[in-house]
This record gives sequence, structure tokens and C-alpha cells, in this order.
Amino acid sequence: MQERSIKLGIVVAEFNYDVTNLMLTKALAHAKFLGAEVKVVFKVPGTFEIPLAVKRLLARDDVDGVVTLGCVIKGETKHDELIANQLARLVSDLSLEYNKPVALGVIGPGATHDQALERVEEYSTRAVESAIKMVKRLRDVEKEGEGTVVVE
Ligand SMILES: Nc1c(NC[C@H](O)[C@H](O)[C@H](O)CO)[nH]c(=O)[nH]c1=O
Ligand SMILES: CC(=O)[C@@H](O)COP(=O)(O)O
Repeated sequence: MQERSIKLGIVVAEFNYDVTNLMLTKALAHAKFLGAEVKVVFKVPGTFEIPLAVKRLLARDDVDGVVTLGCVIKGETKHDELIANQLARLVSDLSLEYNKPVALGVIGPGATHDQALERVEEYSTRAVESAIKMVKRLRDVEKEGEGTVVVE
């Protein structure tokens, strides 16, 4: 039986765009490599604006899961922690609210620019893989079978 297609949305912050644009490129390529369709890319000014965009994409019937991409670089204050910590909490809450996976592809907080560049591929591809795996496994877990059903 042919597997159902997987449709993703990507929300990417424009802040630190020299980093996040590389992340977007990697994420799009990895989604294509894994056979998923990216229906929409929503660019927001910064990581702080990601949650509202995620909420809008999760409400779409043609989006099975959302990948978030951002880069939060340490400044002189703890402003980076404020942004990153809120982001993680809010997107996790949205995932539970909409019963759809939201993958975290946000570098930081506390990152230097060099550390961010070193993590572009790891964070982008990991977030795409997580979203795709969770879409598949959330579908599989509904299947009923004889004995123990292992979802993997
Ligand atoms: N310092 C970083 C920001 N700051 C901007 C905020 O995300 C937001 O856009 C602004 O406060 C207006 O609401 N954003 C990042 O993505 N990364 C940073 O390092
Ligand atoms: C994470 C940021 O918004 C960063 O630019 C803040 O810098 P600062 O902590 O020096 O205000």
C-alpha cells in the first residue's frame, strides 16, 4: 500500500539571516531527500515571532507538521535566553494543542556566531527528520494489531 504523503510547513526567522538562510536551504534539501513536501515557508522577523506563524500553519489542513528554524546569539544581556526559552515552551504547547508535531530547529541561546555556523546542518536536518518521523509514527500509533504494537 502506498504511503501517505507528508506535508510540512517551515517557519524561519530572518534575524541572523546569514545563518538562518543556510538552515533553510539545508532543511529544504533534506525534506526533499526524505520524500516530504514543503507546502509553505513562513519567514518571520525573529525567533520571538515564530510561535504565531507556527500556530497559523498548524491550522492548515495541508500541513502535517511544522519545522522551526532560528538562530539566537548571545549578546551582553540575557535577552537571548528570554527569546529562546519562551520559543521552546510556546511551540511545544502549540504542538500539543493542534496534535501535530513541531520540530525545534533553533540554535542557541548563548551561541556565538561561529558556534551557530558550526551547527547549521545538524540543527536543520535534525528538525526535518524529527518532524517527518513524528508524522509517520503518529499515524502508525493509530493502527491496531495483534500483540504489542511497536511504533518506530
Ligand atoms: N537577538 C535575536 C533576535 N531578536 C529579535 C526578536 O526575535 C524579535 O524579532 C524582536 O524582539 C521584535 O519582536 N531574534 C533572533 O531570532 N535571534 C536573535 O539572536
Ligand atoms: C538575543 C538578542 O536579541 C541580542 O541581539 C541581544 O543583545 P543584548 O543582550 O546585547 O541586548
